[in-house]
Amino acid sequence: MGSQTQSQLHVVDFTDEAMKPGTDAWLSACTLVRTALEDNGCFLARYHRIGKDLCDSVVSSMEDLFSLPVETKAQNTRCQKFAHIMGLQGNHRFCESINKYAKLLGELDHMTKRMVFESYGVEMQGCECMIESSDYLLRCMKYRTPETDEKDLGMPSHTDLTIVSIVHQLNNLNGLEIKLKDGEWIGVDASSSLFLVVVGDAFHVWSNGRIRPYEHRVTMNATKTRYSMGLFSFSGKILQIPAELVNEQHPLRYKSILDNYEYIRFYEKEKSKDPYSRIEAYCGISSLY
Ligand SMILES: O=C(O)CCC(=O)C(=O)O
Ligand SMILES: [Fe+2]
Repeated sequence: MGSQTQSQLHVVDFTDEAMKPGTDAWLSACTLVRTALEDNGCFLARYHRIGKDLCDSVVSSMEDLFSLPVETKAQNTRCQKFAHIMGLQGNHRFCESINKYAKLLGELDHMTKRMVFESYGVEMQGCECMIESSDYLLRCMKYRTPETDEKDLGMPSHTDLTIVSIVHQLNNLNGLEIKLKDGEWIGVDASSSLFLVVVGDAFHVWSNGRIRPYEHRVTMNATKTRYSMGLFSFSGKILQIPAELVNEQHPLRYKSILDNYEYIRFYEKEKSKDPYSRIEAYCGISSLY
């Protein structure tokens, strides 16, 4: 069961403004990111650009949003329109804080992808192409407090179907846990400046199996409503496994293509919980012959 320590997770510090491509700090961060993703499928990003004030403002927007009637929330519309539905008073603040927050999370996503490409020596043009063709989903999750006899409230263990997911425990309440490669579950401490960057199934395929998605879940024990935010990136284009990642030690494991949306539909149909068997069934080379 989850011991409440995250000291076994790699922490990558993005606060250093001098950490720019080409610098020593950047190169060592690239190596750390790659090692972390190969070891545990995730790392903790220390990222101060989203400060406490912005977090507080996003939380209060979320409280407003979740208090809307179900029919309004079901409209799945854009920020401006939601803001309008919420009334003009909250309009500007709502859009400004959510847009700023999403933009900063997006920058973290881009840096992570650039670091992975650079560390593997894969042509950077491919990275810019992956970034440009990615679709992003920003999702806020609300977890209510458990009733006295409720035990399993939260989110069951799963891996994401994404390229990369970034999870932020928005209002400083713990609950997120990740399973390490030795099978131990550990809790991730909540902080306004700590973000869990997790690899999804699509990045595993892109890396020809080198980086691996690990299961994570939410165990809800908090005595207050917990809000978390996730930025999920999906490939809007066919993903090619780069030639640089295929060699004698790493023979091609997957069909060189993975259509993220077709894969999601496959998952919806098969409902297989184990990421490796569903990826294998979907695009494993051995399933081709
Ligand atoms: O709410 C959280 O902390 C985690 C959410 C998550 O893992 C997901 O939405 O895929
Ligand atoms: Fe997840």
